[in-house]
Amino acid sequence: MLEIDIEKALPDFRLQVSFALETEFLIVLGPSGCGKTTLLRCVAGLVRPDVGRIAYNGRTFYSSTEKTFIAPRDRRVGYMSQECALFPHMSVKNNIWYGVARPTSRSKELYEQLMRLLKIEHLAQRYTGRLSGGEKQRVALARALMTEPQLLLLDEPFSSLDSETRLEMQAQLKLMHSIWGIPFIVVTHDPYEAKVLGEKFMFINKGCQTDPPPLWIRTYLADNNETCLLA
Ligand SMILES: Nc1ncnc2c1ncn2[C@@H]1O[C@H](COP(=O)(O)OP(=O)(O)OP(=O)(O)O)[C@@H](O)[C@H]1O
Repeated sequence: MLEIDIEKALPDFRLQVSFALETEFLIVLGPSGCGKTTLLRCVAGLVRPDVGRIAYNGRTFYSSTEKTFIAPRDRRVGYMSQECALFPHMSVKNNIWYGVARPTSRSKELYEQLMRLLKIEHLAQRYTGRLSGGEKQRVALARALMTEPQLLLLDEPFSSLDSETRLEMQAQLKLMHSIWGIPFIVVTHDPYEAKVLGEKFMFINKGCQTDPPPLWIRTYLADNNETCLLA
C-alpha cells in the first residue's frame, strides 16, 4: 500500500495531500498549476516535501519526523514525465535498457514482452530523436516498466497524441496495469481519459484535495462508485 501525507510550500500556495492507495489505477485531476506534477515528483523522490511521510508497503520513502529520504533510484518507482525525457542520441533498445544495472534472463524476457505488448519491436535500433510522439511515449512507457517498478507514475502521458493513437495507448496502459498488478498514478487533463482508465480519482485545486470534488467531475464520473473519489 502507498501511504502519502505531505505538505510542500510552492510559490503561490501550499501542496497538502493525504491518501492511501493499494494497487488501483488512480487518476489525478486539477487545473493547470495546481500541484499535480509536484505531487508525482515528491513520490518519485525528485522533490522533497517540507513535512510529512511517504511510505510504500511499509517502507518509508520520506519522513520529516524520522529524517528519512530514500533516493529516487532506490525507490523502485517508475516515472514518466510529460516530456518523456528519452536520450535522443541513443537507440530505442538502449533507452529501454538504460535503468537496468545487470541484464538477466528475466530482464531479457521482460524486454521482449514489452516490445511485443507496446508494438515497438520494429523500432529497436532507431534513434529516439527520430520517433513520432506516440512512438516516443511507448518507448518511455517501456523504459519505465523495464526497471520493474513497484509503482508507476505517469504525467499527462498521452497529451500530445492524436485521438486514435491516444485511444490505443489508453487501452495498452490499461492492459499493462492489469498485467503488472502495481498501483498506477496518472495525471491527466482529459475527463474522458480519466473515466476510461481510472478506478480512483483525486481532484486537486491550489494544492489541496477538494472535498467534495467539483460537480462536473462527480457528474462525469457518475457511473463510478462515489467512494472511489479520494478527497
Ligand atoms: N521547481 C519549482 N520551483 C518553483 N516553483 C515551482 C517549481 N515547480 C513547480 N512550481 C510551481 O508550483 C505550482 C505547481 O506546479 P505543478 O507543475 O506541480 O502544477 P501542475 O498541476 O502539474 O500543472 P500543469 O497541469 O500545468 O502541468 C506552479 O505554480 C508552479 O509554477
